[in-house]
Formats: sequence, structure tokens, C-alpha cells
Amino acid sequence: MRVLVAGGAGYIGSVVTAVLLEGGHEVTVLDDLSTGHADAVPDGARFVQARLQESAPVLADVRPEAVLHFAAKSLVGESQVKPEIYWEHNVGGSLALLEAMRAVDCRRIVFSSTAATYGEPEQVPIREDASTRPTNTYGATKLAVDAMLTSYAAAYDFAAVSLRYFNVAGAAHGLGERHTTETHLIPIALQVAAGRRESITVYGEDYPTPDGTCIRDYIHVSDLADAHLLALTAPEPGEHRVYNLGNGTGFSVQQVVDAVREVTGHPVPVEVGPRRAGDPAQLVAASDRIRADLGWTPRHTDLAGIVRDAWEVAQQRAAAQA
Ligand SMILES: NC(=O)c1ccc[n+]([C@@H]2O[C@H](COP(=O)([O-])OP(=O)(O)OC[C@H]3O[C@@H](n4cnc5c(N)ncnc54)[C@H](O)[C@@H]3O)[C@@H](O)[C@H]2O)c1
Ligand SMILES: O=c1ccn([C@@H]2O[C@H](COP(=O)(O)OP(=O)(O)O[C@H]3O[C@H](CO)[C@H](O)[C@H](O)[C@H]3O)[C@@H](O)[C@H]2O)c(=O)[nH]1
Repeated sequence: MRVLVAGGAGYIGSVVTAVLLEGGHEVTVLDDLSTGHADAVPDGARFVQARLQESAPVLADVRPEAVLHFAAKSLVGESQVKPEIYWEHNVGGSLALLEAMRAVDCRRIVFSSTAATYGEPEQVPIREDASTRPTNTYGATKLAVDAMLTSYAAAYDFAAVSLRYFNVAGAAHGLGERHTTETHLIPIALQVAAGRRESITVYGEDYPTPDGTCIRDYIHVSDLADAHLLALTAPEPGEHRVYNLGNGTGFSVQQVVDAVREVTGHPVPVEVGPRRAGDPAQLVAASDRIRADLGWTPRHTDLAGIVRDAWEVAQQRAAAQA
């Protein structure tokens, strides 16, 4: 299939691009490099540096049969203080992309949605029919794009899938998390283990969880890539499907830090800080719907394995830079 990957120079998009190429697909990556890296675009993919907002000429040239849409701003804290960036890139950019697709009669899309669309959960594990009350602008913009896809499917026969990722982690194809502003737990803990940060601050240990720290559902980026390939061809024209993607098991911040110590063999000094605003105590996915509909099964559910893959790729990159 001829596929356009928007955001393919970022962490998740670059891994999925590598998997698409491996599967024999023809891939063009569109990315403005605002948080991505040109050298993360796998060999074999064509790369066009462009913003979503100016994607029309790129689609007119590429004429893709399907679009995988990862391009977004995704820092929750930033979204609270600079919301205009989130509405412009995530919502304005996505609208421009959908219009560019319509102009070339491309109606198949898989979109990176998020657990943040649900907000504070009423029930854990979280199912797709749970209420969606995002507690931050980032989640609100992603939910707006989900709604956009529902209406494009109804009005214009788009075949769309929103994949609501929980906490994506791990590495594959030599590609791992590489955010200039890193806020995610596992890469920060690995930077401490590597001696690149002195300590990690655990945001709160007074949550109503067994060890007092927050529980999250860490999904390996390779399992996420599998889901994208399945989702690419699943919906019929006129259908917008929404699937949660998590491995269904929660791990606490403390368990993650312990896994990082065990895998790396290095100390990880911890400081306990206050809770981070907007962090729910527990986010765990019920992913039964995608398992039942598409036969998706996560293969990398072991926390130590997820941490090990991320550590190995981070070490390789550090060695290459030295
Ligand atoms: N990492 C996670 O745990 C997680 C969880 C839920 C959802 N998501 C979503 O998955 C997607 C990928 O996340 P990631 O962690 O790989 O982030 P990332 O920042 O590494 O990748 C996003 C890419 O999009 C590009 N981009 C941003 N705005 C753009 C624009 N207007 N036009 C063109 N390119 C643009 C960036 O340069 C970057 O390469 C995002 O949509 C994110 O919201 C991520
Ligand atoms: O230095 C840190 C970083 C994180 N944490 C904790 O570790 C857990 C995981 O935090 P991350 O920042 O790694 O991930 P989030 O759960 O906040 O965010 C993820 O889930 C969100 C939905 O709520 C969005 O989808 C977002 O894109 C995705 O990365 C949280 O309890 C957080 O408080 C720390 O204690 N210290």
C-alpha cells in the first residue's frame, strides 16, 4: 500500500514506518521536525519536511491510499499554559490533513488518540464506552479530532480508526524515545541510570494504590505498531472505530523505577515530590475490543523486557554520539 505517515520522524511514527517498510509498503513521511528528528526516518522511506497545515501539495504529489497520523504536540503541561499551540497543530493541523486527503480521494486513516481523552476514570480498567472528560487541553484536542473523524466517516465515507494509546514505551528497530523535552517516566529513569541526570522525582506517593505511587499501563511500541497494521485495513468506508491500546496490566511508578534498577544494574536515586497536577491515580486499559475485532495480542507485556529494549537503544545512541 502507498502510505503517508504524518509525524514519522517522531518516536512512535518512526517505529511504525520501519514496520511498514518491512511489510513491503511504500512510505512517505511528512513531518515538520518540531519535535522529531530527520535521522529517525528509516532508510527506504521518502521524507518531506512540512507542517500538517500545509500538507495539501504533499498529498497531491504522493496520492496515498492511506494515512497514519501521528503528528501532534503532546506535552500535557505545555498544553495547559500554551493551549493555542495544541488547538492549532492538533486540531487545525488534523483538519487540514483530512481536507488534503479528501482532495485526493484518500479516505483511509489511522489516528493516534490517547488515554487522556477519558480524563479521571470512573472505572478501571477503562473501556471505550467510558465517558470522555479530558482534564487537560492536550486530551481535549485529541478528543476533538476523534469527533472530526466520526463526522468525516459519516459525511464523506472515510474509513477511520482512532487508537487510544495508554503509556507507550520500549524501543524497536534501533528507534526509541528521544524527546528534547522529556516528561515520560521510563526515559527519565533511564537517563538517571545512565548518569545523565542525578535523580528522578516521583510525583506523589500518597495515592490510593498499594505502594502509594501512580499506576499506568505500559505498552510496547512494537505491539502498538502491530495494531496500526491491523487497523489500516479494518474499517469499511463510513466507519470510525475507536480502540484502546494497552497491555491491560498496571505497574506503579515504584515498580518501574525498580525495573530500571534491575535491568540496568545502576542505582536510580529517587526524590519524592508533590503530585503532578492532573495525574489520575490509575490508568489501565481494557483492550478487549481490538483483541476481539482485529485479533490483536500484545507480545511484549513484561515490564523488564520493555525497559530493557528502551535501555539498549538509548545506550546504542549514546555510544554513537560519543
Ligand atoms: N508517547 C506516548 O506515550 C503517547 C501516548 C498517547 C498518544 N500519543 C500520541 O502518539 C503520537 C506520537 O507520539 P510520539 O511520542 O511519537 O511523539 P513525537 O513528538 O516523538 O512525534 C510527533 C511527531 O509529529 C511531528 N509534528 C508535530 N506537529 C506537527 C505538525 N503540525 N505538522 C507536521 N509534523 C508535526 C513532530 O515533529 C514529531 O516528529 C502523538 O500524536 C501523541 O499525541 C503518544
Ligand atoms: O519524572 C517523572 C515522570 C513521571 N512520573 C510519573 O510516572 C507516571 C507516568 O508518567 P508519564 O509522564 O510517563 O506518562 P503519563 O501517564 O502522564 O502520560 C501518558 O498518558 C497520558 C494520558 O493520561 C497521555 O496520553 C500521554 O501522552 C502519555 O504519555 C505518572 O504517574 C507520573 O506522575 C514521575 O513520577 N516522575
